[in-house]
Amino acid sequence: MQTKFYIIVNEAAGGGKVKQEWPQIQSELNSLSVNYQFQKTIYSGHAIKLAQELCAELKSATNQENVILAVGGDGTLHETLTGMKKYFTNHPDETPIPIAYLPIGSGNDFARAAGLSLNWKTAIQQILSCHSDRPISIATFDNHQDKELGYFVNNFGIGFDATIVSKANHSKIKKRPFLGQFSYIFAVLGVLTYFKAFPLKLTVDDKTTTYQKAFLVTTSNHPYFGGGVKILPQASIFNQQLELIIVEKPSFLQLILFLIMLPLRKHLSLKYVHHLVSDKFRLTTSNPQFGQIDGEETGDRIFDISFGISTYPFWLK
Ligand SMILES: Nc1ncnc2c1ncn2[C@@H]1O[C@H](COP(=O)(O)OP(=O)(O)OP(=O)(O)O)[C@@H](O)[C@H]1O
Repeated sequence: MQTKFYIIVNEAAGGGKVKQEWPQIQSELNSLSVNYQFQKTIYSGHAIKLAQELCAELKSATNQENVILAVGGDGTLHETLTGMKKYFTNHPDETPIPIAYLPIGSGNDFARAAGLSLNWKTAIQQILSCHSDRPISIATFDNHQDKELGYFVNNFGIGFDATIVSKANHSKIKKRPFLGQFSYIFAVLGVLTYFKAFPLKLTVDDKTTTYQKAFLVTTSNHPYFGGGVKILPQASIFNQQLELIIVEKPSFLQLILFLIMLPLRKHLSLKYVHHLVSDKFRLTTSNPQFGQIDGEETGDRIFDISFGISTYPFWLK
């Protein structure tokens, strides 16, 4: 069966890299005789709507394999997948359309986790050499405060990492093509100087533990974080488990030790680092904290969130 790709392009992704490279990507697709059509996002959040519209439109097309291809960064993938997941959750009798991803973002954490090349020409070859979808795990969240349900493909952070995302997103450096890739490093150094620990409750299987000095709290279903940092080395998009890391506020020496242990993948054994592997748990804060979902800020708020796991067909070898 012939495959047709319905492409959602975010030209704002990758600090302008997508806008710059999209004409070459199109030439490459044309020269490879790829069957595709594309739409560009015109505002933040637009990929959710475009994906939902495509799902509704494509349900009747049965003479070809349809794949929705997100072109951009982790945020573009997040929005496209959220639109698709919401559509098929509301239409349980329809067969989900597979999603593919061409990573051209700033952080590209999902691409690393999925083994997708960060070179777009190679990534196109990877996508085209695939002939069927495979299920990957998608993390879910249920925000009890706002009655908001959602999905994430990378991570949901509360506290330190989310404050960094907020700072990096508002930094002028992120929008610069070369310096953009260092925006997180500059943000880390800035936030470290003022960030305060906060109380956090973790509930797993009706058992609640309170951490008085929570600092970095990240839930993920794959290893990478912050643009290639392997923070949860054993996590995988191919199993049905979520992983949670809670780092309690470290002293200066503990922070140095954490940074030494991180590349050695021994950081999870430190006594101020807590690690959980589970398919569901709940996190509650008692005072407002910054949050981030797949690199997009939630703003600062009190969190009461249940996390879980779901699956979606991905166009991946
Ligand atoms: N036309 C547009 N103009 C401005 N922003 C847009 C537009 N279309 C989408 N966006 C927003 O661009 C933001 C950044 O996209 P994305 O996360 O894909 O790239 P990135 O931040 O460079 O990559 P990464 O998340 O991998 O670091 C998203 O929040 C998305 O909603």
